[in-house]
Amino acid sequence: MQISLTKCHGSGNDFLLIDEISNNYFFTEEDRQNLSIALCDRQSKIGADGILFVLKSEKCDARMRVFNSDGSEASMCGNGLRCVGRFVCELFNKEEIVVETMKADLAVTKTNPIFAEIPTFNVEISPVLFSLEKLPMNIDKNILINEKVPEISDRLLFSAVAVPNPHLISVVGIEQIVSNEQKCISETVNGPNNLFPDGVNVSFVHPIDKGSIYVRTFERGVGFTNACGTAMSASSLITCLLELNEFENEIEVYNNGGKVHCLVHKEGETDFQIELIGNATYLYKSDLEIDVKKPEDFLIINKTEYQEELQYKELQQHAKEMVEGKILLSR
Ligand SMILES: N[C@@H](CCC[C@H](N)C(=O)O)C(=O)O
Repeated sequence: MQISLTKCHGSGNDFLLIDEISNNYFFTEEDRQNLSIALCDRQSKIGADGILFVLKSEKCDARMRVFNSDGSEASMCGNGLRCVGRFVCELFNKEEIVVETMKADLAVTKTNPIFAEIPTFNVEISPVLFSLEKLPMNIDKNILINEKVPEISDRLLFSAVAVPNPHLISVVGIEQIVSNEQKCISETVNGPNNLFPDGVNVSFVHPIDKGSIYVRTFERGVGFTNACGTAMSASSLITCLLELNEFENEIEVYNNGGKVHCLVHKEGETDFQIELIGNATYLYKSDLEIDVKKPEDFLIINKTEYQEELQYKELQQHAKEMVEGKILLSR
């Protein structure tokens, strides 16, 4: 069969977007899983952090399903939702839409460019859940906010939150950012283990100054990525709870792929909602000849590049200089 895809990224977190609104592909669950493993493989001619399947929805403008590069399905993807949001807005000629995801219907709005003329979208990150039972995280506590978890580190403090995919967050110094600690912890909690039976996205957060943080994430089902949208949203929330940042004030979140803005709203004592604002950049579109039962043997029939990456690289350079400058000053 032939499959058309759009390679896109949000903060360098890259995806293959497959449009099942305009095309009838009729994938089985096994096909989706196998396509994700084969096409996201960085050794193949494509490679990506995940696949975004865009489907018709009965109640919203569209439905998004996100599969990690290891073939597992995630309940949410913040950077991916901006890309899907752009795609659906352009498909239906709208500036505001609602996208059905696994656990919530989320608003997406086209907004002012984050830098130069870069297509920028604001996505709702919700619900925000602290219950460890639901995450799931198996320790003898109901919630975890800035506490030690001796099973994984005797020094670091961790917070756990689902938005609604699961995140484990530690606010750290620059020594931890450059050390091997995050990789070791992430591999432990994403391998066979009792603490996180479904795995967890692990972020190390370094406060730069009030209103700006740096976040690096090891993603469940992928490994280290340039950025993880839900992780940056969850990390912004945790820094507000720890009074390192402020609710209702936009936070600049730097990452290895660029930067986004997050705005955390406190709607009740334990009730929060987050806005994630950042780029949705198209790299190329392509048609593939593929046998879904043997997807690793796919052939690229054609490939048309978009001319958006050059401008994105300028944002990336600006973000890199800001982070390096600020971190050097703080040392
Ligand atoms: N990169 C995404 C999150 C993708 C899913 C995650 N790896 C999981 O398994 O929960 C984002 O931008 O939020």
